[in-house]
Amino acid sequence: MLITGGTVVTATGTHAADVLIDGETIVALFAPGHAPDDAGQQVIDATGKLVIPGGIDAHTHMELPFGGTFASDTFDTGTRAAAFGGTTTIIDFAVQRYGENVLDGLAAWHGKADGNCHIDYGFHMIVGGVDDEALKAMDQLVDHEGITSFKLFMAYPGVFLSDDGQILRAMQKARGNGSMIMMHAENGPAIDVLIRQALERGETDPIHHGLTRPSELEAEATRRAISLAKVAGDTPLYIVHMSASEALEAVAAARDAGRNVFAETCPQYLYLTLEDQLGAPGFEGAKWVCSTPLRSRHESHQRDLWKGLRSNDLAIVSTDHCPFCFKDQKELGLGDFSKIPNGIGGVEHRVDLLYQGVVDGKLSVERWVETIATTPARMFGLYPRKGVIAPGSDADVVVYDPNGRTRISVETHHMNMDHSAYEGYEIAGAVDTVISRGTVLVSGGEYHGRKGHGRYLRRGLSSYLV
Ligand SMILES: NC(=O)NCCC(=O)O
Ligand SMILES: [Zn+2]
Ligand SMILES: [Zn+2]
Repeated sequence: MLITGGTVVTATGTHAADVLIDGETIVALFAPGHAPDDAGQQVIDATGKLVIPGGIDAHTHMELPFGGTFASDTFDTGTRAAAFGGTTTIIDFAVQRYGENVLDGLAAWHGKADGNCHIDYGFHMIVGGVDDEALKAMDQLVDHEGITSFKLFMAYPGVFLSDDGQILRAMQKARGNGSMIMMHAENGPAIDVLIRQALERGETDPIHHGLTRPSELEAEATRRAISLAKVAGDTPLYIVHMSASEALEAVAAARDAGRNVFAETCPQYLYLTLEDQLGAPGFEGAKWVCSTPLRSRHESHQRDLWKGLRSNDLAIVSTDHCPFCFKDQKELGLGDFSKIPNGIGGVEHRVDLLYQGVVDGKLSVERWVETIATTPARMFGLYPRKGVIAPGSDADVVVYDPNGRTRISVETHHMNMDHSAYEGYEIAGAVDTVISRGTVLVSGGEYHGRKGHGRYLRRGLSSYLV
């Protein structure tokens, strides 16, 4: 396959080149028009378009059990939707809950994903119950299962929360085996007090989900996680779904001190707000209940997050894709916001929404590629197999049309959700062709992929550490 006439964009530069793919692999880049005459039985004309590495969404939750229901995308529907949006790899979260066995949890997630994915996938492991057995299993996952990152929670007491002692022990284990700790940084016990008090006052609408999770409690947990990682011997620490300026400040300070501290944000925190979405009339705001929550438009969070993306204090944009339908799922919290399942779906829109940042002059085109593909690959042990257009890399390629237009709507999206968090958003730019390991999955809006094409990725250790 030869992709001709396009502008290849990588994290380090932009240049006109023709890309030659043999089987599943990129084998050569040629100056435009200089590929051998017999190269490429299949030619894709990318004239006027950008040729970028396939997107890597490092934070998704297909079929996650939460609040008495399950995230509404399966590995089948969710990875197909991801492909439509230019994402060719996801890293989802296998789950161990308190009292369960880590390896059983992993086996259960393989059972959900195996044979059902349209794009390649890996797993992080959520460790919801840190004990001697779980700590031993962490070594096994790193050594034998290709899982080199572990998510812990400072929120959700009684469900996923680890106390500081458990966190420290898991961080010490990660320091020993070279893996990364991912942290849901919110002070859950304090938040639970605020939730109880709000409900006692009769404050039951979705906006109170945000008001009972103040940014200071995200910042406090972020600072605590950074301290614990230091005590554990500078364990690599990655703060997930960052939404608050004060938390970002803490990460920036740690990074300035030379620490292995990293963070991601998500499109919802860059575009949506507490007042405009979570505060929508009646129960409508339930569509945007997620944790960390959307922040106030009267504060500086969005401006600071965009700045953090430019300065690399925010290294990655993931979606935290965790969709729930409004009907019957979000509605579980009618009359009590604390029972609304937490999560927003967006795996299909991340590449487009971040391209809007390029159009708006907030990110360079190279930084766009870096935050949506290259750094996720480096951070989570997939580079250079994924995340770059270079000879020897998997042929995961997106042809992106900077002159196209994308209108986001529940009418046209492919996620299994009965609403869109970004309904009516218009983006100047559009995914044109999506290739996964040399197979065209999407072209001209038509789907050519198949369930089962996606393979499990055994990941190595991060190559992003300082
Ligand atoms: N973020 C969210 O609201 N739901 C998914 C679970 C998590 O990432 O904490
Ligand atoms: Zn989380
Ligand atoms: Zn998540």
